[in-house]
Amino acid sequence: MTRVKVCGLTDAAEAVAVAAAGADAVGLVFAESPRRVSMETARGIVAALPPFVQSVGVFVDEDPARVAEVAAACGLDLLQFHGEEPPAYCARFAPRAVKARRVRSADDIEALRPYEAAVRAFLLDAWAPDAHGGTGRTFDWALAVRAVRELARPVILAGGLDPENVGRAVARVRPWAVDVSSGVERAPGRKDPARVAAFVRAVAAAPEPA
Ligand SMILES: O=C(O)c1ccccc1N[C@@H]1O[C@H](COP(=O)(O)O)[C@@H](O)[C@H]1O
Repeated sequence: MTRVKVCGLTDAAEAVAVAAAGADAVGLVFAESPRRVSMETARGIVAALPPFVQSVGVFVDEDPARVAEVAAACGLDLLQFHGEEPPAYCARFAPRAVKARRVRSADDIEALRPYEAAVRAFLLDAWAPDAHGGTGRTFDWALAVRAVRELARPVILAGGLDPENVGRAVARVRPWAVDVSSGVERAPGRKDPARVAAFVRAVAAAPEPA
């Protein structure tokens, strides 16, 4: 069964609704973004989540001391590093580190190998010139197929997923999990409950491997 992370929550009631719709994890963005949350808001969201729904902090090239402070204060389960953080940086946060990479070519998949011992999972997102994430752009899923086959850690597929395309993405890539932000929004940082429910349904309905 493919897991679902919904990223970019900014409101505790919406996070609870997203969990009730079937999400396995919610993402809280601490980087520059229209979805950025304060530590206080994040703490409230984490405290409101039901058990067994994980909280994931999203950081971009943040000072590691600040990451440690935020993770402890908010009780984050996993830490998603969405910038140029090197393997040694991620290793400091084992076993909670997830390394995100914005993918343009096969070189981006190869570039993840040195992280294998340091991270719990890889997250593949689309590359964009003007933003680190949350862009709604897809990338060549053939590269994600290769990552699933070749990397020694679970792969989380992200980048431009929505209720309309996620079934095809899951059937083709067979990732450990999928991650969505803008594809289930009514406005940046505000999730549309109907689109979140449709996304979760589409993942569950994706054809299993023969
Ligand atoms: O969501 C953001 O604003 C964001 C900002 C900085 C780094 C990562 C961010 N989100 C991540 O972007 C991907 C893809 O988002 P989308 O579904 O294409 O809108 C997702 O993994 C979020 O974790």
